[in-house]
Amino acid sequence: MSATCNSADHFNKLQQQISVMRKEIKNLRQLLDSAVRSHRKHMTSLQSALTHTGQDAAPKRQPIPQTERMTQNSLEKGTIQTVPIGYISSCFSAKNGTPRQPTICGPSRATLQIRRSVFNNPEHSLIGLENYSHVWVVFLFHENGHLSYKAKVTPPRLNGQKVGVYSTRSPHRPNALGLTLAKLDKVAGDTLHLSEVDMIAGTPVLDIKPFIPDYDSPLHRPNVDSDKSGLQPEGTTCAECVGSDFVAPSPCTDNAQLALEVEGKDGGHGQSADPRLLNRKEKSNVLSPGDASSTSVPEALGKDLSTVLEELSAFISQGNDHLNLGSSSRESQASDGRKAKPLKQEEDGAKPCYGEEAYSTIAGWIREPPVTSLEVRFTPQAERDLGVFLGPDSAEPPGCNQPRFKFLRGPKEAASAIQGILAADPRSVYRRSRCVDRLFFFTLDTADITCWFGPGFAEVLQVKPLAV
Ligand SMILES: C[S@@+](CC[C@H](N)C(=O)[O-])C[C@H]1O[C@@H](n2cnc3c(N)ncnc32)[C@H](O)[C@@H]1O
Repeated sequence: MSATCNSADHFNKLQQQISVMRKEIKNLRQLLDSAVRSHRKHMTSLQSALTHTGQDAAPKRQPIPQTERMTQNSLEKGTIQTVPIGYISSCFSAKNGTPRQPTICGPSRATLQIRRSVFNNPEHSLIGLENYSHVWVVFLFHENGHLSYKAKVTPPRLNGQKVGVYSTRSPHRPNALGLTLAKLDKVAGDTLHLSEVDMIAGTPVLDIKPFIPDYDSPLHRPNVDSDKSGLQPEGTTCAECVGSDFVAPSPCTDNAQLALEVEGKDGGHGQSADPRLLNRKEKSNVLSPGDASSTSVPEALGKDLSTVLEELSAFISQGNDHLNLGSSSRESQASDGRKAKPLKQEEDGAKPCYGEEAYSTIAGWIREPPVTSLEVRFTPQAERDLGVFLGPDSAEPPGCNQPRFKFLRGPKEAASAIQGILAADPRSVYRRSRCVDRLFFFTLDTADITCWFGPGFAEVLQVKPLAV
């Protein structure tokens, strides 16, 4: 009996000692990691200072202080010292058990207070954010434990199979950066109240950006791959443009064409090509539950409605490690083998949600900005200039005199790109409202473009090959 007690005591003591040693090892690891980190930072700034001494790339009006110059050079080289804007307080204190992706556990809540050391008035930095329902949180996997990373990883849900780290959401990556789409429940002064998070308490946050489906979701992008969109291939003309050598960007633009397809009726060439309007059309068609069956969007996408809804739902609830395995594997995401459900039900059951728009909101000015888009014109000279550019795969021998694009497929794609850039008015507010000089220059691929702005329009005057 007493021998049993003694060995039980001994066992307990040993266990206690092991747990103390484990804690010590953990502390030592953290110390080592932070020493390695600060050594790396130190080396990086030293290196950058050495490499760049006397090599300021950008012309500067005033001499820039040494420290600022070092920062600027580091930025140009892509090596910056990060400054957390705040640290996550969350309901998860350890990595174990923390959801692998935010969608797994809705009530996973967190707060983030913007630090006063970053802004004098941190609450000012959050003004306007309350209009958004979701935010991107860019953070550091500060508890990775070790700084090693490998080109191939084994995501838990792939059960031992290896894939490239960049095809996964693995925390173990060269720059240990995490990206989470969190629900923004409330902004209170300098603090964000979040839910649907997968970050542990103490996580350093580097940045916050509003989630804007119009920019962030491919479902909202009008410019789909031209091969799949049924658009005119480069070098061909649409019926309205026949007779002109130059394929003018408007009214045969990608956006306008797609808008017609999405609407499923002939809207005429006077229809707006504004992607914002297109987005509204998509929204009312795809995402309104009542109208869903009558929409022509599935037709425009070449898919049936249930596939569209399913893909929409799968996109929203991107699974662990977000492996792009295609729709068939997305179906298998549910652990019980059922297909992913297209509808998401809010917790209180009162608000069934049909896709991201139903539960994501954005500031009104994103879709209805106080600045109107511009009409874009090309002078005959500019049309001629652009018309001589060749695409990268042109049959003309590389040595020929004609200028050649490196990225754009040819004059039509370039015209469409120029149209998009200028219609959105690329000028700064200062330039738009104060500058007398209305000429505007920019480069696109291998072309140097000169244009000017008048009331409600932008006109391309000249397109020349970029001087090399
Ligand atoms: C697979 S990662 C995905 C994170 C993010 N959604 C992304 O895609 O970049 C989520 C896991 O990272 C771990 N994690 C969360 N916060 C962390 C932190 N600060 N340091 C290290 N690991 C963390 C947790 O174990 C969590 O399950």
